[in-house]
Amino acid sequence: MHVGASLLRLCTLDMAAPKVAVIGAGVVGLSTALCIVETCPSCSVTVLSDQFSPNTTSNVAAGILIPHTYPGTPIHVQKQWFKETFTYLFALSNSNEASEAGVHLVSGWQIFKNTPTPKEELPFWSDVVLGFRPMSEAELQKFPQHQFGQAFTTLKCECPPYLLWLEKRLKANGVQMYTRKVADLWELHSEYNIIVNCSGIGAHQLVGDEKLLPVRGQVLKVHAPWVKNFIRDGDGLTYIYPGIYSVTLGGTREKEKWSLSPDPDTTKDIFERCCSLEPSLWGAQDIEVKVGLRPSRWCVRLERQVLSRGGVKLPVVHNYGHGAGGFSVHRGTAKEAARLVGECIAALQGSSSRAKL
Ligand SMILES: Cc1cc2nc3c(=O)[nH]c(=O)nc-3n(C[C@H](O)[C@H](O)[C@H](O)COP(=O)(O)OP(=O)(O)OC[C@H]3O[C@@H](n4cnc5c(N)ncnc54)[C@H](O)[C@@H]3O)c2cc1C
Ligand SMILES: O=C([O-])CC(=O)C(=O)O
Repeated sequence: MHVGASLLRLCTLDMAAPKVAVIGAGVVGLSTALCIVETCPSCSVTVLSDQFSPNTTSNVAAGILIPHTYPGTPIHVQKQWFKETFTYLFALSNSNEASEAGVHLVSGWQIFKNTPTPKEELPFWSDVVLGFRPMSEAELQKFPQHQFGQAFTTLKCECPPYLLWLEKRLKANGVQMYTRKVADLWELHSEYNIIVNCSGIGAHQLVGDEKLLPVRGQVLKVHAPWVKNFIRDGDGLTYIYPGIYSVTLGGTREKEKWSLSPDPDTTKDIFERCCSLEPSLWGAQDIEVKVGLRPSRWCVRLERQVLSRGGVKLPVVHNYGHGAGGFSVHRGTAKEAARLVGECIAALQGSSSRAKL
């Protein structure tokens, strides 16, 4: 398209109903699209993704709300994201949509083999989860190899139903969803006013982000309905998270490994590690193995960028790089991304009215 024509087209497209394309249909893309329609009802929002549930990293996650720290993001910001996510899902877990959305409270223990550091002892999120307290000596007797532990109640998403619930909310709000792999953000510039990049690990290729790297995670989903409490080793490697339909057993953290094939030796190792924490798991059945690539980054990339090519400008909002904590902070980061979309619309409206003068 001729540059002048393309500029004109953007100016006429954006005013009545700004057209927003959200790339990605994991928990980040879907929740971001939902926050955009909630905060900007006049926007026309489309989700474009090469994969939808059940084929995203978000489908592999345990979906527990326990934050992971992003070294490059200020703690008060991470706490705000977690708090907003917790508050949103707590209300959902307390509504008549809880079972459809697959969101529920779960209580359990985080345990440490050695005395934890002060940061581990009182993590920044301790006053967001419910009833956080040190474990009693009697509770610790369940874990003879561990010295110290924390008991609390948090929330858990059953990931596939939660993603489907988000998709249903989007459809009810008129959001269109198309299967499409985007090779270059510029391919969307004549169709959309604003692009929101929620492509997870896909951003490594899509925007050439070398700071974004996969941390491979393998988990097992097993049938063990008698397990009611979560157990997480503070080293972050071994965990047991009971959900509605299965118990998730983890895990692994393999930096810069791109393989999505399950490794049988790892499966055995995860199972044995979990059984040593919860011996009743030796009776678990129907072991299903899943692998996902955590989109890991020094900090979540949550920012506006205006791309420019031959005099044409393309506003982009990035929201990716949630690493091991996408579920824990998704609603908070989605709200911030929606606010940034609002800023892009205001800037477009400003430049359009100046062009008319
Ligand atoms: C084993 C494991 C356990 C985990 N457990 C937890 C947990 O308990 N709690 C927690 O908070 N987090 C957990 N996580 C982390 C969590 O899964 C991620 O942080 C989260 O899923 C990231 O969501 P996302 O939407 O950014 O990415 P994804 O779910 O990967 O979604 C990215 C989307 O973008 C699409 N896409 C990518 N590139 C393109 C392109 N070029 N064009 C079009 N579409 C594109 C993909 O198809 C996909 O739909 C876990 C992760 C793993 C691997
Ligand atoms: O660390 C946990 O408890 C679960 C998790 O988020 C992951 O494996 O990425």
